[in-house]
Amino acid sequence: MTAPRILVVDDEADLRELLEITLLKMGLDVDCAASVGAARDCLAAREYDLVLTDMRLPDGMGIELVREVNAAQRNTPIAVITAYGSADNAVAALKAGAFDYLSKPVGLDQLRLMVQSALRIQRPAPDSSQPSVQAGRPVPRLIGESAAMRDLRAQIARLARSMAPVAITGESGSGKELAARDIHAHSARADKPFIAVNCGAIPEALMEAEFFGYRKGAFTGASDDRDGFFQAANGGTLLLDEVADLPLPMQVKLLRAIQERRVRKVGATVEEPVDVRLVSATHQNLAECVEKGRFRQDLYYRLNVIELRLPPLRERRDDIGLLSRALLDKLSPPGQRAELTPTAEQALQSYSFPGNVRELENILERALAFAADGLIDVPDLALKPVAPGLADAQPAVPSHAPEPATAVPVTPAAAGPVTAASTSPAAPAQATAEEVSPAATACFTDFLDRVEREMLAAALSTGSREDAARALGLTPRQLAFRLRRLKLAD
Ligand SMILES: Nc1ncnc2c1ncn2[C@@H]1O[C@H](COP(=O)(O)OP(=O)(O)OP(=O)(O)O)[C@@H](O)[C@H]1O
Repeated sequence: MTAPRILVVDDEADLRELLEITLLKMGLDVDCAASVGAARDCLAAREYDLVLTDMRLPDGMGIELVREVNAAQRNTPIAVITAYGSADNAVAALKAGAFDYLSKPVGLDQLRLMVQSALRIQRPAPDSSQPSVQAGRPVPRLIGESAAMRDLRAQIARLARSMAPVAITGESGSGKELAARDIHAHSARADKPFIAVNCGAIPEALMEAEFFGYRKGAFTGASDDRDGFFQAANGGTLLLDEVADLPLPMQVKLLRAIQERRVRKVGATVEEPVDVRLVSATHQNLAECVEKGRFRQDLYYRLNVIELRLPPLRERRDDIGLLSRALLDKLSPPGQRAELTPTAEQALQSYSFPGNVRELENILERALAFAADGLIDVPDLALKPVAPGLADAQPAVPSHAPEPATAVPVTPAAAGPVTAASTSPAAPAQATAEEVSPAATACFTDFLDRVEREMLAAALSTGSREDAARALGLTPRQLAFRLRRLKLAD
């Protein structure tokens, strides 16, 4: 088997030699070029597994090579070497399609990590039509065949190949974490860890230790050395979820870790190199947070190299049917099938989903509990009345369909004693909005909220959030969502 071949492009003879020797020692074949022109000749003559180019060259800029390699749709990762402190160049190169960058003075341990991860890219990319597997479990895929979702998947496949930080934006519940997992699953890092951190959930005093780890004796209670999120994600991907919630002092430390690609454990004297791809996510407008002084501009600039926007569910209604079927398959007990009546599907199509896919998941989960024989009808969905501000988001209701989102007429018998005003259990399953007053609808959802609130409070009174989630059969995220929805989060 032939060794991977690397092209080193640098006009500084000393640095070129240092890079060449290091790469040869790694068992790689190396060609060298001292200018953009010479590099073009090499690239025309053969295929390379990696190109490593200096930014400033006598006859042009390394970024020109980045653009040419990408425009030629070659499968070659290309990394740039930037002058010390020129973050702008590094970000520009990543935006132009560079796989990664190294800052001068080039640290040899970082060079080795970068080369190893570039060479992993040359392995066949995971087949995007097949579910990928992490830690023995299939990674849930982003479901949807709307134009927006196809476009999103194509973007993910493209950006998964690089190391450039990705900032995912989108409303709560729109699938940001799932998209981050997809990026990881399609990258050359797929067999390394994916670590998701909810930045809003870590007490400020513990943040540094949680992110960077600590040494034994660093503080009271530090009885052993411990790794932080960066070390745990080494070689893989670190998702900074709700990144806007990071306190300013931690933002400074994070920026430094990103720039240096090194972290220092609390209580340690030396830094250690880390090879982590960063993905951040937030439902807040980060640019606005920068304007208000709540988020550092330099960190924003570093994290926001590639932006990925998750469209809200109401902008891709074509996906609702497919998503509902997939979610029902996931939520139904093994061996049992559940489905929506055509009118129930129509009602979902017309609903505005302020809570996006997570809300659809919750609606279906609750509906399953109420539905007879797994057949979910409009009343089982208990859709909320449309808030006045959201009215515009509702599409026109097809004339053949019953009034959808506001038509929540029937109380399932299982829901227990509801006040007479709410409705009658004997009401026909496909009652229309004319038959049920808005007051009855509001009363019904108020009742369900009250029951949910009481159950949550009871579960939380006995222990931690984790215990409460377990007792209620929810994931911690689902519990957090429900607490937020009912304004019980504090
Ligand atoms: N396209 C999709 N296909 C299948 N499931 C999805 C899709 N989008 C979201 N989900 C599901 O919806 C739920 C919420 O998704 P996720 O946690 O990724 O959203 P989020 O945007 O990160 O939310 P938050 O901002 O509240 O953290 C998860 O259970 C996820 O599996």
